[in-house]
Amino acid sequence: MELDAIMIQVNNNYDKFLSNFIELSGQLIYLHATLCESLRLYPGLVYNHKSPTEPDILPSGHEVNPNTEIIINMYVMGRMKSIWGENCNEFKPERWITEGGTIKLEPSYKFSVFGSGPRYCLGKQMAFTQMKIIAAVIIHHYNIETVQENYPVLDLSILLRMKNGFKVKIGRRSQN
Ligand code: HEM
Repeated sequence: MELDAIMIQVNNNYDKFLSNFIELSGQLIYLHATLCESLRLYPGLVYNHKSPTEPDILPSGHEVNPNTEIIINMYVMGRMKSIWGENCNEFKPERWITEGGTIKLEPSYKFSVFGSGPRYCLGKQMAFTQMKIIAAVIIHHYNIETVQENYPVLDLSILLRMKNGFKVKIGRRSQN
């Protein structure tokens, strides 16, 4: 079944689906952790830039003024040992889960893919709900296998894209 068809199926009873899903999505801890980990290594927005409104000195000692453009590179930050530890290059959703089984909340100045401060992304919760709906519907209907030889080639721009996509084999999951 095409993704469009799945979404039509979802849309047919959308209100009920959404209210059930929002209730359930708070419990989809491992999926939430997986999405955070994907965004840590592959942030949708690669970098952001900010300028101070008045002259200031950063904690690093750098002097900045309103003409200074500070580039915050989320792609690089997501792969820094000093921020994420020795295993920073490993895809490890478990790093987002506390011993008590809840999602570990990281400060936005560490996990900056949604920005930080007063212009923080207003759609973060909605983005997680949408990503969870899409992932849950696809995983429910299909088995997905990566095609091993095909590694994504990143297309460097302000938005992170893959040059040739990411090829996978898709098979219908049997519905019992
Ligand atoms: C994974 C998905 C998303 C990512 C990675 C993301 C990331 C970001 C980032 C980095 C910013 C800039 C924050 C800053 O400058 O400090 C931003 C701003 C914003 N985002 Fe998102 N976003 C996502 C999804 C969404 C969605 C689904 C919506 C709306 C439903 C949304 C609405 C906004 C708005 C309105 C702002 C501007 C906030 C302001 O300037 O005050 N975002 N987002």
